Amino acid sequence: MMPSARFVDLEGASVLITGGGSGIGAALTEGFARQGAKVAFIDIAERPSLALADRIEKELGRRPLYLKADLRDIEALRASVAMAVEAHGDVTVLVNNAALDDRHAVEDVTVEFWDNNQAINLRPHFFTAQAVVPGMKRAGGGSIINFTSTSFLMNFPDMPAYTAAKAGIVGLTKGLAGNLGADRIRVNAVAPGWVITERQRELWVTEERIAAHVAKQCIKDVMQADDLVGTVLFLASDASRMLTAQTLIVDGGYL
Ligand SMILES: NC(=O)c1ccc[n+]([C@@H]2O[C@H](COP(=O)([O-])OP(=O)(O)OC[C@H]3O[C@@H](n4cnc5c(N)ncnc54)[C@H](O)[C@@H]3O)[C@@H](O)[C@H]2O)c1
Repeated sequence: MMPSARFVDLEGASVLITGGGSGIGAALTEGFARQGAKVAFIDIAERPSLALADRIEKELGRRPLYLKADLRDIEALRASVAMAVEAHGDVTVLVNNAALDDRHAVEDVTVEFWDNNQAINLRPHFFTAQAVVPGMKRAGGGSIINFTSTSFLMNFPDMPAYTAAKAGIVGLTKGLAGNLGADRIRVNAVAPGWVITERQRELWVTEERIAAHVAKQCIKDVMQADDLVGTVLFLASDASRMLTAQTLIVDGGYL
């Protein structure tokens, strides 16, 4: 369910979301659009991204700007940021959401696999931030929100490259927050628990697994992509003006 809260300062804000075409990113694209923000999103997957932009335009009368790019390509990433700025003005809210949670056995990981994994799960987070910072400085501040995961805290066995990147995101968040705070640029991370997106349902979900997981949450609801939206809107808004360098865990209170 989309949050009912209204953050008036987000109306008209220039927002950029990576991986905004499906899963949690799609809920964020819609959530910011519902606040009246000017939303641009980068995604490699054209079909779901265009379908999302069509649906939002039909429902809200405002079309989010879809920018097709592969975040592993830093020049393409920079060009996308420039297009978002040209269309909507300096980006004042950046959400680094895209990731790839492919499972992998330790013995199967090659150097190429490792580098490719980090090139999606960690490297773009720095370079999108680097690309938006001059505009945030011009605008007098901004908010950068990085998606990490509770998985790296939980000894997850089957995706060490992913969990290494997710731990790295927390370090990156702190480092950037320290560096950019004097310019009123806030940098925070959001760590979801298990969120049942289309991809999760397709690849990893079974009824037994969900039931076992939800049994360990304080709140006994299956988490959906929409459940991340309110936290991200709050971090984007001036409602969280002095909140920076933190990681907010959104996992229903998983034990
Ligand atoms: N779903 C969960 O249970 C869960 C749990 C913890 C953390 N997270 C984190 O939340 C964020 C969103 O997760 P999700 O489950 O919605 O992911 P998802 O896989 O469903 O969606 C990721 C989006 O990123 C895009 N993308 C992937 N690689 C890309 C690339 N190279 N260039 C451009 N776009 C690319 C995909 O096309 C997709 O639209 C991620 O950072 C993930 O690590 C998710």
